[in-house]
Amino acid sequence: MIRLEDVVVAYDERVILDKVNLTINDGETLAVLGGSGAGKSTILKLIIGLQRPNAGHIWVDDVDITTLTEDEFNRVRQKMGMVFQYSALFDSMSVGENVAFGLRQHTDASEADIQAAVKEKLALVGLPGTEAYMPNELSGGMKKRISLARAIAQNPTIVLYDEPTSGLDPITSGTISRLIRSMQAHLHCTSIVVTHDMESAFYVADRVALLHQGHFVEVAPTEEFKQSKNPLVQQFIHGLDMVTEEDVGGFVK
Ligand SMILES: Nc1ncnc2c1ncn2[C@@H]1O[C@H](COP(=O)(O)OP(=O)(O)OP(=O)(O)O)[C@@H](O)[C@H]1O
Repeated sequence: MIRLEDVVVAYDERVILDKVNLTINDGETLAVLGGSGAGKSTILKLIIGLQRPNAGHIWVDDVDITTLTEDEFNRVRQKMGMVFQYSALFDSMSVGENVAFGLRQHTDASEADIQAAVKEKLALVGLPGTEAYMPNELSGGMKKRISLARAIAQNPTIVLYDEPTSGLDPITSGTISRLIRSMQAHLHCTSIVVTHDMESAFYVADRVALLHQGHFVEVAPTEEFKQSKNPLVQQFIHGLDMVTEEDVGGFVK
């Protein structure tokens, strides 16, 4: 389980997350929606320890990660895999080396075991036999899939996705969304998917959360979320400028 408790992130006077509370249950996929700059990626960075909150606590499986030293955090981080917004593959390494990277850095696995894991993960993302390709030979969708194979190389129990479908055409986006679902089935992991892609969010998520002006203004099972009467949710889903400030007032906590 992952739990954010009264988490604050601020840059100078600018408060991005204002005492945010959120629980992500074991094995569920939560989609986090929100406008540009709402703080969605910040939530992922906090959980994977690329950033520390100004205040509050973040619990990962009963460990308050805000109190850990970098060495202690490295151990918790082994449970996590992250798919970065721009894939973030190492351009000078082959696909196989990219996927093997974490296993080589953080485990004592034998070369044979590493090669077997790389092969298995590439097959899982639908790109078997691509070990020798270089990143610049791949399409955007393939890069995302390799990035996913790298994220799951160490069988994480938590997978974080930052805009997994951004920059992809609708058909490739659909492929990535289906992959996220199938990862869930194969790895039984807890997943957080930060996205602007409503269709993808509704397809992959058990629950959906909307971040607005420093708070989660709605967190609900996907079908309930779609039917929410919260005008901020409806405005976000339909993208229409049809909600007045007055309507919204009661829903901003
Ligand atoms: N190091 C930093 N210094 C100052 N401001 C920052 C820093 N990092 C992030 N921010 C600001 O924090 C806010 C939240 O950023 P974040 O990347 O979490 O937003 P987001 O919801 O993921 O946005 P997008 O959908 O556009 O990627 C943004 O306004 C951003 O400019």
